[in-house]
Amino acid sequence: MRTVTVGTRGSTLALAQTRWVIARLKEEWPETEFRLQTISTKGDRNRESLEQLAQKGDKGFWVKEIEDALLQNRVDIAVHSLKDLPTEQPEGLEVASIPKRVDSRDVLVGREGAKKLADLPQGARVGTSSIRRKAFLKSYRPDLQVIDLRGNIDTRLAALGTGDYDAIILAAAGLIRTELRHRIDEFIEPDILLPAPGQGALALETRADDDLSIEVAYAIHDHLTDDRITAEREFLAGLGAGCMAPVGAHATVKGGTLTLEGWVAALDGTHVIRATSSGEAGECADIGAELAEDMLKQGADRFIEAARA
Ligand SMILES: NCc1[nH]cc(CCC(=O)O)c1CC(=O)O
Repeated sequence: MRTVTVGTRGSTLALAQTRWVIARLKEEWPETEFRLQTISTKGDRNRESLEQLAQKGDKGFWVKEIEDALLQNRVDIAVHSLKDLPTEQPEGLEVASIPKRVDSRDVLVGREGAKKLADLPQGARVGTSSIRRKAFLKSYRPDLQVIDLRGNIDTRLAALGTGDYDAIILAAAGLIRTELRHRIDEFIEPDILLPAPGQGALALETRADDDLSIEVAYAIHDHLTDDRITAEREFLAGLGAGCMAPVGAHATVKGGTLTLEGWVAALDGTHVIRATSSGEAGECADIGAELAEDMLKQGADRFIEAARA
Protein backbone atom coordinates (compact mmCIF):
# COMPACT_ATOMS: atom_id res chain seq x y z
CA MET A 1 0.00 0.00 0.00
CA ARG A 2 1.37 3.43 -0.88
CA THR A 3 1.37 6.19 1.73
CA VAL A 4 0.75 9.88 1.04
CA THR A 5 1.61 12.32 3.83
CA VAL A 6 -0.72 15.30 4.10
CA GLY A 7 0.60 18.35 5.94
CA THR A 8 -1.23 21.25 7.56
CA ARG A 9 -1.16 23.63 10.52
CA GLY A 10 -2.19 22.41 13.95
CA SER A 11 -5.19 24.73 14.46
CA THR A 12 -8.65 23.26 14.98
CA LEU A 13 -9.71 24.61 11.59
CA ALA A 14 -6.65 23.31 9.73
CA LEU A 15 -7.12 19.87 11.26
CA ALA A 16 -10.86 19.80 10.51
CA GLN A 17 -10.39 20.76 6.90
CA THR A 18 -7.50 18.37 6.42
CA ARG A 19 -9.47 15.47 7.91
CA TRP A 20 -12.23 16.34 5.45
CA VAL A 21 -9.72 16.37 2.57
CA ILE A 22 -8.27 13.01 3.63
CA ALA A 23 -11.76 11.46 3.88
CA ARG A 24 -12.54 12.70 0.34
CA LEU A 25 -9.20 11.48 -1.01
CA LYS A 26 -9.73 8.09 0.66
CA GLU A 27 -13.07 7.75 -1.18
CA GLU A 28 -11.27 8.30 -4.48
CA TRP A 29 -8.16 6.28 -3.58
CA PRO A 30 -9.24 3.46 -1.21
CA GLU A 31 -5.95 1.62 -1.74
CA THR A 32 -3.85 4.55 -0.56
CA GLU A 33 -2.87 5.20 3.03
CA PHE A 34 -3.08 8.87 4.10
CA ARG A 35 -1.05 10.16 7.04
CA LEU A 36 -1.71 13.56 8.63
CA GLN A 37 1.34 15.60 9.65
CA THR A 38 0.92 18.90 11.52
CA ILE A 39 3.44 21.71 11.09
CA SER A 40 3.67 24.94 13.06
CA THR A 41 4.05 28.16 11.05
CA LYS A 42 5.29 31.66 11.84
CA GLY A 43 1.67 32.82 11.85
CA ASP A 44 0.90 30.31 14.61
CA ARG A 45 3.85 31.44 16.72
CA ASN A 46 3.67 35.23 16.16
CA ARG A 47 0.02 35.87 16.68
CA GLU A 48 0.62 39.38 18.00
CA SER A 49 2.48 40.69 14.99
CA LEU A 50 0.67 39.55 11.87
CA GLU A 51 0.36 43.12 10.60
CA GLN A 52 4.08 43.64 11.13
CA LEU A 53 4.87 40.47 9.22
CA ALA A 54 2.59 41.58 6.40
CA GLN A 55 4.15 45.03 6.33
CA LYS A 56 7.60 43.56 5.93
CA GLY A 57 6.25 41.94 2.77
CA ASP A 58 6.29 38.56 4.50
CA LYS A 59 3.20 37.16 2.80
CA GLY A 60 3.56 33.47 3.48
CA PHE A 61 3.48 33.38 7.26
CA TRP A 62 0.73 30.75 7.36
CA VAL A 63 2.34 28.52 4.78
CA LYS A 64 6.15 28.91 4.59
CA GLU A 65 7.13 26.07 6.94
CA ILE A 66 4.61 23.77 5.27
CA GLU A 67 6.03 24.61 1.86
CA ASP A 68 9.52 23.86 3.20
CA ALA A 69 8.24 20.47 4.37
CA LEU A 70 6.92 19.79 0.85
CA LEU A 71 10.23 20.77 -0.74
CA GLN A 72 12.12 18.52 1.71
CA ASN A 73 9.82 15.54 1.02
CA ARG A 74 8.52 15.49 4.59
CA VAL A 75 4.98 15.93 3.29
CA ASP A 76 3.50 15.17 -0.15
CA ILE A 77 0.30 17.22 -0.17
CA ALA A 78 -0.25 20.42 1.83
CA VAL A 79 -3.74 21.62 2.72
CA HIS A 80 -4.19 25.40 3.03
CA SER A 81 -7.07 27.82 3.39
CA LEU A 82 -6.82 29.34 -0.08
CA LYS A 83 -7.36 32.80 1.41
CA ASP A 84 -4.04 32.50 3.29
CA LEU A 85 -2.01 31.25 0.31
CA PRO A 86 0.03 33.92 -1.52
CA THR A 87 -1.00 34.35 -5.16
CA GLU A 88 2.36 33.03 -6.40
CA GLN A 89 3.80 29.62 -5.57
CA PRO A 90 7.51 29.20 -4.80
CA GLU A 91 9.79 27.52 -7.34
CA GLY A 92 9.15 23.77 -7.40
CA LEU A 93 5.64 23.84 -5.94
CA GLU A 94 2.19 24.10 -7.49
CA VAL A 95 -1.47 24.13 -6.54
CA ALA A 96 -2.57 20.73 -7.81
CA SER A 97 -6.20 20.80 -6.75
CA ILE A 98 -8.98 23.13 -5.55
CA PRO A 99 -11.76 21.16 -3.82
CA LYS A 100 -15.37 22.31 -3.88
CA ARG A 101 -15.84 25.56 -2.00
CA VAL A 102 -18.14 25.91 1.00
CA ASP A 103 -19.98 29.14 1.87
CA SER A 104 -17.79 32.13 1.01
CA ARG A 105 -19.66 34.72 3.09
CA ASP A 106 -18.69 36.41 6.34
CA VAL A 107 -20.97 35.89 9.32
CA LEU A 108 -21.90 37.69 12.49
CA VAL A 109 -21.85 36.00 15.89
CA GLY A 110 -23.49 38.22 18.47
CA ARG A 111 -24.08 38.47 22.19
CA GLU A 112 -27.58 38.40 23.62
CA GLY A 113 -29.78 40.88 21.77
CA ALA A 114 -27.13 41.64 19.13
CA LYS A 115 -27.86 39.18 16.41
CA LYS A 116 -27.89 41.20 13.17
CA LEU A 117 -25.52 43.78 11.76
CA ALA A 118 -28.34 46.16 10.85
CA ASP A 119 -29.88 45.89 14.33
CA LEU A 120 -26.73 46.49 16.41
CA PRO A 121 -27.16 49.51 18.68
CA GLN A 122 -25.52 52.84 17.79
CA GLY A 123 -21.77 52.66 18.53
CA ALA A 124 -21.78 48.89 19.06
CA ARG A 125 -18.38 47.18 19.46
CA VAL A 126 -17.58 44.73 16.70
CA GLY A 127 -14.49 42.48 16.85
CA THR A 128 -12.40 41.54 13.83
CA SER A 129 -8.71 41.57 12.96
CA SER A 130 -9.24 41.82 9.23
CA ILE A 131 -8.63 45.22 7.67
CA ARG A 132 -10.98 44.27 4.84
CA ARG A 133 -13.84 43.62 7.26
CA LYS A 134 -13.01 46.73 9.25
CA ALA A 135 -13.07 49.02 6.19
CA PHE A 136 -16.29 47.59 4.74
CA LEU A 137 -18.04 47.59 8.13
CA LYS A 138 -17.15 51.26 8.68
CA SER A 139 -18.46 52.06 5.22
CA TYR A 140 -21.78 50.34 5.93
CA ARG A 141 -22.17 51.63 9.50
CA PRO A 142 -19.72 54.46 10.34
CA ASP A 143 -21.08 54.53 13.90
CA LEU A 144 -19.74 51.05 14.74
CA GLN A 145 -16.57 50.74 16.80
CA VAL A 146 -14.45 48.11 15.13
CA ILE A 147 -12.11 46.60 17.70
CA ASP A 148 -9.11 44.41 16.97
CA LEU A 149 -9.70 40.73 17.70
CA ARG A 150 -7.04 38.16 16.87
CA GLY A 151 -6.51 34.50 17.35
CA ASN A 152 -8.02 31.30 16.10
CA ILE A 153 -11.74 30.63 16.00
CA ASP A 154 -11.95 29.28 19.57
CA THR A 155 -10.12 32.31 20.98
CA ARG A 156 -12.38 34.71 19.11
CA LEU A 157 -15.60 33.01 20.19
CA ALA A 158 -14.34 32.99 23.79
CA ALA A 159 -13.68 36.76 23.56
CA LEU A 160 -17.36 37.31 22.86
CA GLY A 161 -18.14 35.81 26.26
CA THR A 162 -15.99 38.38 28.09
CA GLY A 163 -18.38 41.22 27.24
CA ASP A 164 -15.76 43.32 25.43
CA TYR A 165 -17.56 42.90 22.11
CA ASP A 166 -21.21 43.10 21.07
CA ALA A 167 -20.55 40.97 18.01
CA ILE A 168 -17.69 39.44 16.07
CA ILE A 169 -17.28 38.79 12.36
CA LEU A 170 -15.80 35.53 11.06
CA ALA A 171 -15.74 33.50 7.87
CA ALA A 172 -18.75 31.17 7.60
CA ALA A 173 -16.43 28.46 6.26
CA GLY A 174 -14.35 28.27 9.42
CA LEU A 175 -17.39 27.77 11.64
CA ILE A 176 -19.04 25.32 9.28
CA ARG A 177 -15.91 23.19 8.97
CA THR A 178 -15.38 23.05 12.73
CA GLU A 179 -19.02 22.07 13.37
CA LEU A 180 -19.88 25.45 14.91
CA ARG A 181 -22.56 26.40 12.38
CA HIS A 182 -25.07 26.72 15.23
CA ARG A 183 -23.10 29.73 16.52
CA ILE A 184 -23.83 31.74 13.36
CA ASP A 185 -26.43 34.47 13.92
CA GLU A 186 -26.35 36.11 10.51
CA PHE A 187 -24.87 35.37 7.09
CA ILE A 188 -23.79 38.79 5.82
CA GLU A 189 -24.58 39.15 2.14
CA PRO A 190 -21.78 40.18 -0.25
CA ASP A 191 -23.55 43.46 -1.09
CA ILE A 192 -22.74 44.58 2.48
CA LEU A 193 -19.45 42.82 3.18
CA LEU A 194 -17.69 41.47 0.12
CA PRO A 195 -15.70 38.33 1.10
CA ALA A 196 -11.93 37.94 0.79
CA PRO A 197 -10.62 36.47 -2.48
CA GLY A 198 -10.70 32.69 -2.12
CA GLN A 199 -12.62 32.69 1.16
CA GLY A 200 -14.27 29.34 1.85
CA ALA A 201 -12.00 27.45 -0.54
CA LEU A 202 -9.03 25.16 0.08
CA ALA A 203 -5.88 24.60 -1.93
CA LEU A 204 -3.94 21.33 -2.16
CA GLU A 205 -0.31 22.11 -2.88
CA THR A 206 2.27 19.57 -4.11
CA ARG A 207 5.78 19.42 -5.53
CA ALA A 208 5.53 20.38 -9.20
CA ASP A 209 7.36 17.18 -10.26
CA ASP A 210 5.47 14.75 -8.00
CA ASP A 211 3.09 13.31 -10.60
CA LEU A 212 1.69 10.74 -8.21
CA SER A 213 0.61 13.25 -5.54
CA ILE A 214 -0.69 15.61 -8.22
CA GLU A 215 -2.89 12.83 -9.59
CA VAL A 216 -4.07 11.87 -6.10
CA ALA A 217 -4.94 15.48 -5.22
CA TYR A 218 -6.57 16.25 -8.56
CA ALA A 219 -9.23 13.58 -7.97
CA ILE A 220 -11.08 16.07 -5.73
CA HIS A 221 -10.54 19.13 -7.93
CA ASP A 222 -13.66 21.23 -8.60
CA HIS A 223 -13.58 23.15 -11.88
CA LEU A 224 -16.34 25.59 -10.99
CA THR A 225 -14.61 26.60 -7.74
CA ASP A 226 -11.32 26.87 -9.61
CA ASP A 227 -12.79 29.31 -12.17
CA ARG A 228 -14.26 31.45 -9.41
CA ILE A 229 -11.17 31.61 -7.21
CA THR A 230 -8.89 32.13 -10.22
CA ALA A 231 -10.84 35.26 -11.16
CA GLU A 232 -10.74 36.48 -7.54
CA ARG A 233 -7.03 35.83 -7.10
CA GLU A 234 -6.02 37.32 -10.45
CA PHE A 235 -7.87 40.45 -9.36
CA LEU A 236 -5.92 40.52 -6.08
CA ALA A 237 -2.61 39.86 -7.84
CA GLY A 238 -3.40 42.48 -10.51
CA LEU A 239 -3.83 45.05 -7.75
CA GLY A 240 -0.45 44.08 -6.34
CA ALA A 241 -2.16 43.25 -3.05
CA GLY A 242 -2.06 40.32 -0.63
CA CYS A 243 -4.34 38.76 1.95
CA MET A 244 -3.87 41.69 4.37
CA ALA A 245 -5.26 44.29 1.93
CA PRO A 246 -8.62 46.13 2.16
CA VAL A 247 -9.79 44.16 -0.88
CA GLY A 248 -12.85 42.00 -1.42
CA ALA A 249 -13.62 39.83 -4.43
CA HIS A 250 -16.45 37.48 -5.16
CA ALA A 251 -17.15 35.55 -8.36
CA THR A 252 -20.33 33.72 -9.29
CA VAL A 253 -21.04 31.55 -12.31
CA LYS A 254 -24.43 31.25 -14.02
CA GLY A 255 -24.95 29.41 -17.28
CA GLY A 256 -21.27 29.57 -18.22
CA THR A 257 -20.96 33.30 -17.50
CA LEU A 258 -18.69 34.34 -14.68
CA THR A 259 -19.37 37.63 -12.91
CA LEU A 260 -16.66 39.05 -10.67
CA GLU A 261 -17.31 41.79 -8.17
CA GLY A 262 -14.39 43.61 -6.60
CA TRP A 263 -14.12 46.24 -3.88
CA VAL A 264 -11.12 48.21 -2.67
CA ALA A 265 -11.57 50.46 0.36
CA ALA A 266 -9.90 53.22 2.28
CA LEU A 267 -8.89 51.80 5.68
CA ASP A 268 -11.41 53.98 7.52
CA GLY A 269 -14.23 53.01 5.15
CA THR A 270 -14.84 56.56 3.95
CA HIS A 271 -14.35 55.49 0.32
CA VAL A 272 -15.04 52.15 -1.35
CA ILE A 273 -14.40 51.61 -5.05
CA ARG A 274 -16.76 48.95 -6.39
CA ALA A 275 -16.76 47.42 -9.85
CA THR A 276 -17.86 44.27 -11.65
CA SER A 277 -16.72 42.48 -14.75
CA SER A 278 -18.08 39.42 -16.49
CA GLY A 279 -17.40 37.05 -19.36
CA GLU A 280 -17.13 33.39 -20.24
CA ALA A 281 -16.06 31.31 -17.25
CA GLY A 282 -13.12 29.96 -19.28
CA GLU A 283 -11.71 33.49 -19.37
CA CYS A 284 -11.69 33.73 -15.57
CA ALA A 285 -8.05 34.85 -15.30
CA ASP A 286 -8.53 37.66 -17.84
CA ILE A 287 -11.73 38.80 -16.13
CA GLY A 288 -9.82 39.18 -12.85
CA ALA A 289 -6.89 40.97 -14.47
CA GLU A 290 -9.18 43.37 -16.35
CA LEU A 291 -11.12 44.24 -13.23
CA ALA A 292 -7.87 45.01 -11.42
CA GLU A 293 -6.79 47.29 -14.26
CA ASP A 294 -10.14 49.04 -14.22
CA MET A 295 -9.89 49.59 -10.44
CA LEU A 296 -6.31 50.89 -10.68
CA LYS A 297 -7.54 53.44 -13.24
CA GLN A 298 -10.15 54.47 -10.70
CA GLY A 299 -7.41 55.12 -8.12
CA ALA A 300 -7.47 51.88 -6.11
CA ASP A 301 -3.67 51.90 -5.75
CA ARG A 302 -3.76 54.70 -3.19
CA PHE A 303 -5.86 52.54 -0.85
CA ILE A 304 -3.56 49.55 -1.29
CA GLU A 305 -0.51 51.74 -0.66
CA ALA A 306 -2.14 53.19 2.44
CA ALA A 307 -2.74 49.71 3.83
CA ARG A 308 0.92 48.80 3.28
CA ALA A 309 2.30 51.93 4.93
N1 LIG B 1 -7.09 34.37 8.10
C1 LIG B 1 -7.56 33.31 8.95
C2 LIG B 1 -8.51 32.42 8.23
N2 LIG B 1 -8.13 31.74 7.14
C3 LIG B 1 -9.21 31.03 6.67
C4 LIG B 1 -10.28 31.27 7.53
C5 LIG B 1 -11.64 30.75 7.41
C6 LIG B 1 -11.89 29.69 6.38
C7 LIG B 1 -11.88 30.15 4.96
O1 LIG B 1 -12.06 31.33 4.64
O2 LIG B 1 -11.72 29.27 4.11
C8 LIG B 1 -9.83 32.12 8.55
C9 LIG B 1 -10.60 32.60 9.70
C10 LIG B 1 -11.58 33.73 9.42
O3 LIG B 1 -11.38 34.52 8.48
O4 LIG B 1 -12.56 33.86 10.16
